[in-house]
Amino acid sequence: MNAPLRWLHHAVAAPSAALREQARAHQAQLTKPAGALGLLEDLVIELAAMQHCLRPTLERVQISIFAADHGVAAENVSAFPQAVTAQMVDNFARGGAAISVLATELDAHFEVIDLGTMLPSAPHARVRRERIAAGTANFAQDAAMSAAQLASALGSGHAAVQRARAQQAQLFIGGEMGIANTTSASALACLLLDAEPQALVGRGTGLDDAGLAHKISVIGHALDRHRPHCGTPLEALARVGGFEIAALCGAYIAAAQAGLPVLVDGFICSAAALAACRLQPGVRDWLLFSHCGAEAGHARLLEALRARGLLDLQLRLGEGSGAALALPLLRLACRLHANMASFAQAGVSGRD
Ligand SMILES: Cc1cc2ncn([C@H]3O[C@H](COP(=O)(O)O)[C@@H](O)[C@H]3O)c2cc1C
Ligand SMILES: O=C(O)c1cccnc1
Repeated sequence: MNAPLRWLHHAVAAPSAALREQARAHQAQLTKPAGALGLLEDLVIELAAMQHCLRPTLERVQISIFAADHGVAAENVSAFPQAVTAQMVDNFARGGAAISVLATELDAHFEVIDLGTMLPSAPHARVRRERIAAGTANFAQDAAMSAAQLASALGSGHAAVQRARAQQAQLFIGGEMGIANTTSASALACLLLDAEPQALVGRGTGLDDAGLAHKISVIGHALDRHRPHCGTPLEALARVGGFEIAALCGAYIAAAQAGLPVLVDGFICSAAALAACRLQPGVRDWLLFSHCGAEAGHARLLEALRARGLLDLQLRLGEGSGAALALPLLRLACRLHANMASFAQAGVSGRD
């Protein structure tokens, strides 16, 4: 392992088993039948274990959006032109994108990191420029990125988590923007799961049937080329990943190392999360999953991660939007846990 990647292997501690048990015991005393708040109970108990706090809170949240272009867009695998990536970076910064609106409503700390788009986006104070290259190489022909570029992208994720810690964030949400990145995420998922593209590839921004068949064929040919060289998750990331996908992977590992809970967004973020868990299995304990979206392979990725999404809204946007939409529910779960009366306090009879 070369020096810039050594941090990837720093230890990940487990969330506190003692706090998990205390939070579970506290939940059992609240004025409701045990388990009646379903998944929300499990989530707040896990948050208590992660935050090492009996009454966890999610007031300070960082949302980091990583944007980058993909050489594989040249294969006509998206319904939209590549220029949209840089255009959307400006839209994020100006407050017009879905995630910008959600971040404002949620009072979250919001940042956009441009890791390399084809067109330089207009300078904007809210965009951090950490340009690695003008997008990845076309992985239908070559490896998407070099080892040095991979290290830079992973490092951008690590740096975003350091900023989140400096802000004393209680939760990290990563998002992505990159035309053709469902192609990259699907190829990565196929390599990590040893699956065929038919099982995992979806319509992304809205391909029709012919477009979907073409995307599957492009990914299938690329996998034939890259599979023999993808023995490790890092090789798979370098061969078919994107800068933003690698940054998300780095951010998830760094968050777990820092004991910072993560709320994972959609299909692309879940592919990055699977890569992170393959690199460091302890990362899984620090991930919460916001939703299962409409992209074909998302359910399969969640299954591989032993995860269940909180929402099922047929979302297919990315940008961190599904995680942002789930945050109010998590915040309410925390309030319920903190503020409901116990049977004893309320004078309500318990079970016979
Ligand atoms: C206007 C617009 C805004 C978006 N915001 C997120 N995505 C999403 O769509 C892209 C992935 O789909 P595909 O692989 O089919 O290109 C990513 O940029 C993802 O974040 C968008 C896509 C578009 C067109
Ligand atoms: O779930 C996602 O992350 C997703 C799905 C379609 C398009 N962009 C992102």
